[in-house]
Amino acid sequence: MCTSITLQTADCYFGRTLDLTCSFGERVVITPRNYGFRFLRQRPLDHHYAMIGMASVWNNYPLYAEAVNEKGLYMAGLNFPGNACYPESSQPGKTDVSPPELIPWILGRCETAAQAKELLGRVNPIGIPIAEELPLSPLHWHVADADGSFVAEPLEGGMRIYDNPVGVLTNNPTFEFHLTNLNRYMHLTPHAPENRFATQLNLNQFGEGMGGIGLPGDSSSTSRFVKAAFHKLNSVCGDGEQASVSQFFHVLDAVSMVRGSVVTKGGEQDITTYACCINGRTGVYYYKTYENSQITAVGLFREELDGGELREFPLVTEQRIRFEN
Ligand SMILES: C[C@H](CCC(=O)NCCS(=O)(=O)O)[C@H]1CC[C@H]2[C@@H]3[C@H](O)C[C@@H]4C[C@H](O)CC[C@]4(C)[C@H]3C[C@H](O)[C@]12C
Repeated sequence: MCTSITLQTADCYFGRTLDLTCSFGERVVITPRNYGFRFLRQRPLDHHYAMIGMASVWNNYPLYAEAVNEKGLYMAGLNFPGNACYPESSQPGKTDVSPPELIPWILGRCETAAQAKELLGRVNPIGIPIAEELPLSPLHWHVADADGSFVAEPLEGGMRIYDNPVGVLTNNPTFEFHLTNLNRYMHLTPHAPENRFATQLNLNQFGEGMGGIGLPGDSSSTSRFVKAAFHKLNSVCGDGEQASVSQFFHVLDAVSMVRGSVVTKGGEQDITTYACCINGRTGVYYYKTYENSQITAVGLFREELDGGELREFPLVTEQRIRFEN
């Protein structure tokens, strides 16, 4: 399971939790402007916007789970099993891009979410893996910049694009379901609830937080969507970068998975392997891992971006505890 959110404070922040039973060889990867991207069906992209994100590197190719480019455009792939539909053949008037190529293909050439929306609307997410040993993952995508976000879902019948007024994406079912489902929770409030149960009864709040009773607490995709939306949309944040980054991780912590609380059919433990927060303006990628709750950061603009070689930062996974005596 995964949850992707945006959060606007003085700057705009993007990020996600990545929930999985194991690592996918992820590390923070910076792709500089002159790294040559190759695509199955499209012309090479030798010069493009630089990007930073979490990826596994296969044959010197960055397979991004999510990334932000130097213009502050964000894109994340989230599991969408059973719904993601990747046609095996070309579609008239559409551009064939294999799903693992989509993040570089979009972030390499688009400056804004509006441009990305236009391009993604014309993509045929062709169901051909970029290599035999890399089976396709069923995904849908959350794309955002400082002006807003949208969701791209590869459904039967083609790529569907939805504006995302909530700024949250999780997993199944479709985005339209999650939006409709929010109507069920419109009575929730961060404030003290009033007695609307029965006027004949003298009902009173006996503790803080009771306006939110009914907010789902489980780790299912539909529940995480509601919980992340409630926390994000009612979020109050102090001034400055540190306050924003802390607040962002607090929202993600509310939908993080604790080892043992979700066991897959195969008997494996699903956990939040990492959570990240990216400042779209400064290109700083902050992350925590399941084992290491201290925030680690990598800055896009701290690297030479006119080169052609990937820059990889293996994750810092060791817990760092600061003793005070
Ligand atoms: C498993 C990840 C999504 C996590 C998620 O959404 N879990 C939800 C589970 S559930 O629905 O609620 O059950 C996805 C997100 C991005 C994916 C990766 C990226 O697509 C990049 C490559 C693509 C290759 O085809 C496969 C490896 C891979 C490196 C992918 C591995 C894996 O499928 C990732 C890491």
